[in-house]
Amino acid sequence: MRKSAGVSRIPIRLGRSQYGEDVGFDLAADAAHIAMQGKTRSGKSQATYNVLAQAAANAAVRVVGSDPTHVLLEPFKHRGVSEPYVVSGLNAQATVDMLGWVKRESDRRIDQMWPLRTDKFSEFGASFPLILVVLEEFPGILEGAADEDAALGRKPAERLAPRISAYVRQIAAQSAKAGIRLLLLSQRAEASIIGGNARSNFGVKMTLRVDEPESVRMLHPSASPEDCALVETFKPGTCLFEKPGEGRQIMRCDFVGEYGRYARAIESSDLRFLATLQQDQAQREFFAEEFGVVDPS
Ligand SMILES: Nc1ncnc2c1ncn2[C@@H]1O[C@H](COP(=O)(O)OP(=O)(O)OP(=O)(O)O)[C@@H](O)[C@H]1O
Repeated sequence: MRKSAGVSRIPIRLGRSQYGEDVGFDLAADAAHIAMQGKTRSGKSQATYNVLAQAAANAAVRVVGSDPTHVLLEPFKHRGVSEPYVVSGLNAQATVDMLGWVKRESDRRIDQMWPLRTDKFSEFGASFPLILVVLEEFPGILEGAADEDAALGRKPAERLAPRISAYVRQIAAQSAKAGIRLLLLSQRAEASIIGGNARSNFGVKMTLRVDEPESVRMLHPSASPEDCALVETFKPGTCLFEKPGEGRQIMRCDFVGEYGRYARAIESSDLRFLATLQQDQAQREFFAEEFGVVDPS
């Protein structure tokens, strides 16, 4: 496996703490999956646009995922370098295919760890990108798949909802060291969505306003009753935030503006991608192989 001289830091700025300090995390260095919860109008879209616009602008990050809303990931389908593993709308089979590809890529990378005498990948570039797997409204993805399984009378072995859950559990447990990160979004975290073991693999945790103390404790097990009561009163954009090695804090997410701005940011970040493609033959081959749109010669 070829590895480009890549970046080992992919900082994502989220906003400011209640003490005015910059708050964010590092997609590469923190090596953590990300869970974000928040009910409607809590500011979850703004927070997500912010994360994805920064990720998209970095040629060392490849964004894939499943988006039943047709909104969040739509710009990734319409960029110059279109991403085939972005699933738009409720499409259980396409979601299984996307997660299956992520799992195979993870396995392929893990197989390379011993030959390279490494226990994790921490440097990324266009020819060896960090893969960010976005699961928008993950409970809705699972429910949609379960409804389809029931409507089509699928036998247990053929059901897609359990396969989606299993892939997400496996990727959560195994793939961070392979340079793969999950960004799991939901209105509220529930035990039925991600079980306890898988949940412990999510190191970056963001809770915007939710009304149920159980949901707060689901992501922040040590939250006090006072913390939970406070979360219920959060204004849009205010968030309980945790990341590896740092305690819980209250922060205010950056406001990035209306959807059109976000969509244009993703589209124009293609210029960065295309510029990188000009620079490196290995990158050209990677994109030719993956997307079939660039002449590898
Ligand atoms: N960080 C922020 N700072 C200030 N205001 C914010 C912030 N985030 C969101 N808002 C305000 O809250 C409104 C709702 O935000 P947003 O659309 O992100 O919420 P949401 O949780 O995704 O809601 P929905 O599920 O309805 O889309 C925004 O239009 C804006 O007015």
